Amino acid sequence: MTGTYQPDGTAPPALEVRDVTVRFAGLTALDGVGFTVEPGSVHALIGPNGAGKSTCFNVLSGVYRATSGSVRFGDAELTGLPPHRVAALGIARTFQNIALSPHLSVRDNLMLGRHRLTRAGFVAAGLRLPSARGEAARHSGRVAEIAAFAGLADLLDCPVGLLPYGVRKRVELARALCVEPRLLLLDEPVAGMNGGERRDMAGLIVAVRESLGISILLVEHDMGMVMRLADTVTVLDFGRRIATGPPERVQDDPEVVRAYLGAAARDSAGDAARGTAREAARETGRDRPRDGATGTAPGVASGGESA
Ligand SMILES: Nc1ncnc2c1ncn2[C@@H]1O[C@H](COP(=O)(O)OP(=O)(O)OP(=O)(O)O)[C@@H](O)[C@H]1O
Repeated sequence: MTGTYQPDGTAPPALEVRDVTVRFAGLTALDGVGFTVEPGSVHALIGPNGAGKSTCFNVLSGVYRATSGSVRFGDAELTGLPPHRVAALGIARTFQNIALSPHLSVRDNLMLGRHRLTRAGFVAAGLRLPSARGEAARHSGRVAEIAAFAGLADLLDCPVGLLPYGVRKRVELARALCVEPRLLLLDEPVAGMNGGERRDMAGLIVAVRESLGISILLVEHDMGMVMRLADTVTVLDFGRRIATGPPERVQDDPEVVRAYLGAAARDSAGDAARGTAREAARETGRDRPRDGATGTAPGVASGGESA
């Protein structure tokens, strides 16, 4: 990856989720959930299966309308806006399942990400008028910069469908960057990846945050990744927020451990058990005392608000 790509936009504002409830018929998928994604931070949304993470993402990106509550991005109220209006505020999203056009090249997929920013009209573009050609050249240059940033510079002409899974996931993230976002919503960015692919994606997420200052909200089941990347973790269980705080505190929160163990007991395959916050901490070494601390740090904001 190169450091040549700079964001166009201003610093991101905070994303403030307040008391959001979503009901589907008789089921309450989100129950008064609130948290804040601080500007330029990486915030992880975790929880056992069915906890409400995807529902929350769908509310934030305008796919679902909250039954009640508010989501503010700076001065803008997002509640009730359709997805294209949310995107226009500088909020871009990737999906659990790759949503790229496999027959198109990496370049063309990234150009699709520029669509919202394209000013030349349909007729001008169709007639290849100079104004449209100039604009296309500018977007093409920007796409090349973003591709280089994401380690895709040599693959611009390759059809996406021919690329390995982990690289396609990076193309998807690069396409989200092409929207010039101030907030990125990443839905399980390393799901289904092997170890090397996970490391590459983690490196890209760190670069996005450190080089570009873009805020990131991610849903992820890979607890090692969450513990390494996130500044703040919000934990959902049965649609309720049960904890918000720094990863090393959340992993020791008794309610969080209970929620994951409860999910493991419900899951006969035991997948959730392998992903308990505590075990993830052991994998990453973040349960070891740091800075001379001698034990578990107290003070997870259980049911309260993060800084
Ligand atoms: N469109 C919908 N209609 C009805 N119920 C829904 C709908 N979407 C989600 N649900 C229900 O809402 C609850 C929360 O689901 P959600 O998909 O948000 O959980 P999740 O934390 O993302 O789970 P996973 O980790 O398995 O993806 C579940 O009980 C789910 O069945």
